[in-house]
Amino acid sequence: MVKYNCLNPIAPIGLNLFTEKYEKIESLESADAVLVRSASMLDLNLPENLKAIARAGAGVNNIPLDKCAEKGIVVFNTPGANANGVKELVIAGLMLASRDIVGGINWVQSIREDENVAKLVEKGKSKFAGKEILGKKFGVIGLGAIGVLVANAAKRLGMEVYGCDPYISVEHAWNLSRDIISVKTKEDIYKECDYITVHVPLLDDTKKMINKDTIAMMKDGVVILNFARDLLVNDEDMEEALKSGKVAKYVTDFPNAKTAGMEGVIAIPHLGASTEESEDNCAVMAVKEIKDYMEYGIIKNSVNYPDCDAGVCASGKRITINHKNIPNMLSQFTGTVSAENINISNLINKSKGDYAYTVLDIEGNVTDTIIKKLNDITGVLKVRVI
Ligand SMILES: NC(=O)c1ccc[n+]([C@@H]2O[C@H](COP(=O)([O-])OP(=O)(O)OC[C@H]3O[C@@H](n4cnc5c(N)ncnc54)[C@H](O)[C@@H]3O)[C@@H](O)[C@H]2O)c1
Ligand SMILES: O=C(O)[C@H](O)COP(=O)(O)O
Repeated sequence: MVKYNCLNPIAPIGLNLFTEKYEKIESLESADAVLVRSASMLDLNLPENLKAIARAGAGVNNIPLDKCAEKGIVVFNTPGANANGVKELVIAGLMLASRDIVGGINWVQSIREDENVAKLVEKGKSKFAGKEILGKKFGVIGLGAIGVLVANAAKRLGMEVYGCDPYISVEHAWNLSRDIISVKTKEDIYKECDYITVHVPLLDDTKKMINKDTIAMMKDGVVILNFARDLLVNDEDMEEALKSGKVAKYVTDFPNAKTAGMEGVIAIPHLGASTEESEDNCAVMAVKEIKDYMEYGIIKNSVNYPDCDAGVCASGKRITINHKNIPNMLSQFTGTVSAENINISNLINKSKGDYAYTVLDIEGNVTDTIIKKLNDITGVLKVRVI
């Protein structure tokens, strides 16, 4: 029986894919697998038994990736599964920043009991007027699953769209409209655009990328949209820029103690992926990833181990080994199995950074001796028999 624990609610359409071989448990302690959305796992004790974590979503900054890799725990995410949900909200954010729609709606509520409400509306509406986005320059930083959809949608709305992503994947480049102006550096976007949106992961080199220096390069009255992570922006610098009018509006899907009540901020309660469709897509992809890994040792969409697909095991006995990416591992694995006079019918080894993964299909019984010897090899992090 494979035990799984959900640290956040996961859509039933995904969980229903688990067969009778899987059991949902309420605690992490004895879990083989974990499904999570944004709950922080950074300070959790990870049980020895834990083999896989699937993030039903994109961002994995709530998961200790290195600590997991070091314990042989494979972490998956669900690339692109919620991208359309985010794209639609970014477009809404663009509109909310262009006229004071939120302020206007709140004002109508404040005068709704007045029998002259219709007249008052016509008299007072100019306070909430704004600009149109047609023909404005729109910069997209990060052209991944979300950035590409956002850039293409903004283009279709009549904006002049600039995109920047030094690491763009071939797949995303194919999906990007040819009408998007590709720029080499973020500085080009900062200097050129009326609206700037960021769609990069939170990493050491993206943290606080929007700060007083980068804001200083921007046009007066720029609008900044952040549907990626709050820590991409230096909040103190943003507050100053909003006060001075340098930044006209900051739209964020990640309000925090500093920005939630800040003047000039349009704060949305992290709704980017909160649509039925995105939640379903993420849940289905996450559960399939867990099942493929638990049942066949297949790794797809991992963020800390290499992707590896050895297909279905024809010989009936499969050993999977999560290990350090260091010399001489394969010869020790094959030597250990051959010493028991067992034939290896299939072998795959893949690596990603400091970590690697090996699948051995063998023709014979997996004895306790083999497993112990494999576990004793320096650099081996987890051994499983499927
Ligand atoms: N608001 C939400 O609900 C929501 C939903 C999904 C994702 N997100 C956030 O959005 C981020 C992006 O999501 P995605 O699905 O598009 O991910 P993705 O991995 O498909 O795209 C990220 C892109 O950023 C690029 N990139 C990385 N570092 C960069 C840099 N320094 N400069 C420019 N580009 C850089 C990568 O090359 C990649 O193309 C996630 O990491 C997550 O933090 C938020
Ligand atoms: O990175 C993500 O996928 C988003 O931030 C969505 O997070 P959520 O699953 O908690 O809505």
